[in-house]
Amino acid sequence: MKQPGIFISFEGIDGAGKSSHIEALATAFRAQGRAVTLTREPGGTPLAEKLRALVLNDAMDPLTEALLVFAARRDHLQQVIEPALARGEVLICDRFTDATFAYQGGGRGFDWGVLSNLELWVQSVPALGADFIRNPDATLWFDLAPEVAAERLASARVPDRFESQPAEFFRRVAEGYAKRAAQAPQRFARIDAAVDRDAVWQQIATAMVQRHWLEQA
Ligand SMILES: Nc1ncnc2c1ncn2[C@@H]1O[C@H](COP(=O)(O)OP(=O)(O)OP(=O)(O)O)[C@@H](O)[C@H]1O
Ligand SMILES: Cc1cn([C@H]2C[C@H](O)[C@@H](COP(=O)(O)O)O2)c(=O)[nH]c1=O
Repeated sequence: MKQPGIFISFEGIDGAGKSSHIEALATAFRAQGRAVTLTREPGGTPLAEKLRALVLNDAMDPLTEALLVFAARRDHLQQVIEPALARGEVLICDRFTDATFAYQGGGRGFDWGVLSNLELWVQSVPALGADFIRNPDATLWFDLAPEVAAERLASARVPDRFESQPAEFFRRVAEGYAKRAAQAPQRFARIDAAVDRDAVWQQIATAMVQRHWLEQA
């Protein structure tokens, strides 16, 4: 019998260490016989990847930025996310709507209520019920002090439009994540990202085992 799909998102400020663990989580699910789709936001479809390039590189006002990430999300949901979940796969997404609340809402100071309305418009799936709004089943929130994340990134790569923001911006982004986590405590698993990679992985594995999605930590 087909298993239900599972939607897992990874979140956190730039440089918190998400990317280092996404592939490992996919490998753990595949080892237990699950088909896995790995994807990211903004992006994940040809159209959404074009919008990603604009959002990461071109100057724009916060409303334009919010509309572009939600436009990319709509295409991503329709082309990739809903079909993968309907096939019963594990869908692992590097960022989703919590990033919009954290970066555009927290970081840029854009109106939280407008973002909430866009979330309802863009993520509704009428085929699954009149009130059904797609969101992850679990969100692994990598929580790390902005100064530590900046130190890690400094030696890693050339910064994009977000990564080059000052620590104060990332403090607001982190507050945005904390606010979203407080609004959906069952969905969020807070990962202490300040510890070494093995200890971070143990926290991820524990969160998956607690939800009965993986058999062992
Ligand atoms: N637990 C850790 N301890 C020390 N350094 C780490 C740890 N995890 C990742 N790093 C390093 O920190 C840097 C940023 O990690 P990574 O690219 O995984 O972060 P990220 O959250 O995916 O960032 P972004 O969202 O900007 O893509 C990399 O150089 C990585 O090797
Ligand atoms: C989904 C989403 C992302 N962002 C920002 C956050 C990051 O700085 C970049 C994506 O880069 P990454 O290396 O792939 O993490 O985009 C955003 O501002 N709003 C969003 O909704």
